[in-house]
Amino acid sequence: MLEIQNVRAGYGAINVLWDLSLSIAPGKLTTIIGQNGAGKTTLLRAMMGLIPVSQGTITLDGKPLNGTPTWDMHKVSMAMIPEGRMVFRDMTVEENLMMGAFAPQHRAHAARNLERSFEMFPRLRERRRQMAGSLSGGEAQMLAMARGLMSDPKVLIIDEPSLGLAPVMVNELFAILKRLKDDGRTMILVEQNTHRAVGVADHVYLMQSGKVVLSQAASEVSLEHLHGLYFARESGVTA
Ligand SMILES: Nc1ncnc2c1ncn2[C@@H]1O[C@H](COP(=O)(O)OP(=O)(O)OP(=O)(O)O)[C@@H](O)[C@H]1O
Repeated sequence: MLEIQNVRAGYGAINVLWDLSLSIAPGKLTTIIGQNGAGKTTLLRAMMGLIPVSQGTITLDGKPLNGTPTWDMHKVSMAMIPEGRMVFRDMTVEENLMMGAFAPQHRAHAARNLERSFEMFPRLRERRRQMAGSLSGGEAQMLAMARGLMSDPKVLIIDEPSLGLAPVMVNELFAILKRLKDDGRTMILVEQNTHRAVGVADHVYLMQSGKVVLSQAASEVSLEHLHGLYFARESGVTA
């Protein structure tokens, strides 16, 4: 569905991704894990057109995405929930959600998608008139997720959603990811919480120094082997 082939990308003169290839299957949850600085967020930025790709191709259903500006990604049905649960603090929960359906083609379904969000995240319904800036960290993450779903994207990209959440909220978050996966949503999940990410995923990629060093079905992943690779600092180590 989403194919990344031989991609190089980075920031100006600094290259971060080195000839990176990976494949995202439709209706599956693919997790990308790796240590701090491995290039996970950079990869997501390249997918979303936030940074240019200097080599290689990114295609969605066979059509090239390279050069598609970030503000047009909703037209190809890609949405990203960035790290840091960015919400509009001075807007209510409901207004934040409606911002997720700003594009004309999504407005028609906004009421239905709002109701679906409230059904999936009941806590947001209770707090629909509350200012987003006064939500707890966990609630703000739920709001960021729900807003990402308001456009009903074909591909949902989620960057480190469990970061800084209390264990009970992490459980809730992974239950929601599981539910979205069971509904057939195509998702790309970047996570530091390896154990939980592998537990919910269909496919696992491990990145190191801007390269993929392991690509495996989640059901076949040995956590011991994964952790061995995860903590190997040598860039020459591969699965
Ligand atoms: N805006 C930027 N300008 C220059 N270098 C950057 C920029 N953003 C990230 N980098 C560098 O790119 C490399 C990869 O960073 P990236 O954020 O993609 O890693 P990551 O795997 O997502 O790490 P983390 O898990 O800590 O978020 C790092 O060396 C980082 O310092």
